[in-house]
Amino acid sequence: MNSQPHDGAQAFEAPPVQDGGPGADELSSEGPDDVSRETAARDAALAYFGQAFAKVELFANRLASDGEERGLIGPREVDRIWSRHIYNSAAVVPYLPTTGSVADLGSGAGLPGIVIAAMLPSVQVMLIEPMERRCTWLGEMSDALELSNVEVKRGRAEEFHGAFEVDAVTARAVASLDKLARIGLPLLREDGELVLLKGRNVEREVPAARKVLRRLGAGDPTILRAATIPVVEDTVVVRVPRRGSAR
Ligand SMILES: C[S@@+](CC[C@H](N)C(=O)[O-])C[C@H]1O[C@@H](n2cnc3c(N)ncnc32)[C@H](O)[C@@H]1O
Repeated sequence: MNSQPHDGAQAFEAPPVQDGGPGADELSSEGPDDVSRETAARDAALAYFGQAFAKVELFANRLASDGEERGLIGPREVDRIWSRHIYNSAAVVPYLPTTGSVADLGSGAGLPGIVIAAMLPSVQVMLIEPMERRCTWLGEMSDALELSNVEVKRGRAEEFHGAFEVDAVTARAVASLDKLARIGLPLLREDGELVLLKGRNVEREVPAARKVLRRLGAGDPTILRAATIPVVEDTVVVRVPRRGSAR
């Protein structure tokens, strides 16, 4: 039984994955066809993640076991790791460059940063996270999955302004759009892009964000629905191009 307060993926705003159809994890839930459902879910994941599958599966298993025990994710997340967290994180990948660098702000338990690093081995992925305990976990996961393209940076995103620039900045369940613009845009090189996983109500955050985006000379946000596999609900992705000085 976990006695630590859990502080990871369960604590965020309405998650981008919505209720509706069955998730991939539900394919393996109790019932007469347990084994065939589990096999179908695994086959679907294998087809979707391809060469990254072994690493992604190891990460999902570690999250569900010691990740839960250590309070990185909540107990209720264990049965929905794949549908609510892994596929949700993977949904951002098609919008990222396949080489270059990505900074994931507020990686927490490694979502989406670790999934991105596993799926895009030619991209340098910086996981920016202020909490020591979570950074320790991120380092352990990076080692366990043999992700040579991961660098864990402990601190708040804004502490790294001026320290480096990346091609894309991701974040999931970290802050409102205006705050993400403030802390994320200065980390981008001049034609870089914020590629954010947001909740379905992100439209409400756009008016406040526009003021910040205008001030920082960034482009308009594009809100899109990103699909992964048919049984998992689409995810909301917000793309914002950096155009100005962003400082
Ligand atoms: C709710 S958790 C989400 C974690 C993970 N992205 C996920 O989707 O499960 C928010 C994370 O953002 C981190 N965080 C908060 N403010 C931050 C900042 N200014 N810069 C970087 N990380 C921040 C917190 O420490 C926490 O790990």
